[in-house]
Amino acid sequence: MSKKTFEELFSELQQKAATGDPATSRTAELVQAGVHTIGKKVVEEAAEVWMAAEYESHEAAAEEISQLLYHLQVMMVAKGISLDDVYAHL
Ligand SMILES: N=c1c2ncn([C@@H]3O[C@H](COP(=O)(O)OP(=O)(O)OP(=O)(O)O)[C@@H](O)[C@H]3O)c2ncn1[C@@H]1O[C@H](COP(=O)(O)O)[C@@H](O)[C@H]1O
Repeated sequence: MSKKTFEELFSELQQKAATGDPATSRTAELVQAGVHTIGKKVVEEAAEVWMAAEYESHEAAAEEISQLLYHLQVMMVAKGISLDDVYAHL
């Protein structure tokens, strides 16, 4: 199992968005597709988190949460929203 922090993933995604190839990087592909496509993924993953939390295992819920966090970070990168921009509201 790969392990990285929220901050490490964000740095990686910023790199991928800037220099990644949409043919091989999901992040570059999503950023190129734009906010509308990313927004649909955010909503889809949020629903999957809800369903997994209600009806599936601890592990399945954790995996869906990781996918939601990933897509939220992709949205941040696409919109030029930094970690500090978000942390300012926590
Ligand atoms: N953490 C993630 C991550 N979580 C989720 N996903 C993507 O989200 C998908 C999960 O959503 P779905 O189950 O809906 O997948 P799907 O049905 O194939 O999606 P659609 O094409 O139908 O929209 C996965 O197949 C991945 O494509 C992720 N893609 C990448 N990362 C990490 O992001 C980093 C950069 O990745 P690349 O940009 O691909 O190099 C790496 O560290 C990766 O591990």
